[in-house]
Amino acid sequence: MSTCVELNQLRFSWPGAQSPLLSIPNLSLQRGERVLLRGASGSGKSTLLSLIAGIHTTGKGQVQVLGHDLACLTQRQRDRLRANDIGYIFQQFNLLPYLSAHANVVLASQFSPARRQRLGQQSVDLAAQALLERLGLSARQQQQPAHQLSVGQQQRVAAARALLGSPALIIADEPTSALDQEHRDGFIQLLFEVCEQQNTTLLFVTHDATLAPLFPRTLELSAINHAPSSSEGQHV
Ligand SMILES: Nc1ncnc2c1ncn2[C@@H]1O[C@H](COP(=O)(O)OP(=O)(O)OP(=O)(O)O)[C@@H](O)[C@H]1O
Repeated sequence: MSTCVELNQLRFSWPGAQSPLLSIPNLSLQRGERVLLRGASGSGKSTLLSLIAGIHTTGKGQVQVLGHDLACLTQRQRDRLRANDIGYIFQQFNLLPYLSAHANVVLASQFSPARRQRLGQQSVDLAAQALLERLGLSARQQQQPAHQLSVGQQQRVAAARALLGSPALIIADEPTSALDQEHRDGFIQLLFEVCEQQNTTLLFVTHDATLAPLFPRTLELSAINHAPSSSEGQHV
């Protein structure tokens, strides 16, 4: 197994904060691992995900993703790494509201030659259609503007966008919060299937304690974060 994400002596504070939000001596995620990250509201889960995705950078310590030390990359190189190799399912989906569900999914690959290449012979259009179908969106729903879809449907579109073109790492920030149990289980099953096929690492944040048994590894942020304020949050 090779390493997908490696953190060493990571320390992060938001500007103006009195004390660091995150202080993580070491954390490794292997290629193909499925990891659930749990923690209190406001404990820094989304912040940690954004550091791993290179959306924010830390002055202290090391964040390595697929062998790249993010601090040694330019903003542009980090953007390219994210576009090619990281599928990010945001809490608020970040869909373009007036584009169709299908167009939102296809858009991800337009900024990433690597994703298009990994699709091989399969056309981007058909791959997007197949993923959306597997996530339970009908042909008609796929053509509807994103803002006309239900919150749960939008969440599934955001997942299809992240998965298209098989990135090495999927970061999912509360991706099932708007799904009912049937869609939630189908969604996680699909996520696992796709990750297994592609040896993709999955880092999945949730408040839903019932999901923990599905994952081979669960991380409690309070257990890996040594920042002084990390035990203050209230567990949910
Ligand atoms: N852009 C920002 N600028 C300044 N402070 C921020 C910023 N984003 C988050 N924070 C602060 O960092 C702390 C952790 O926030 P974060 O969103 O990482 O927590 P979380 O564990 O993901 O919470 P939740 O489970 O409620 O989504 C909070 O106190 C928050 O106010």
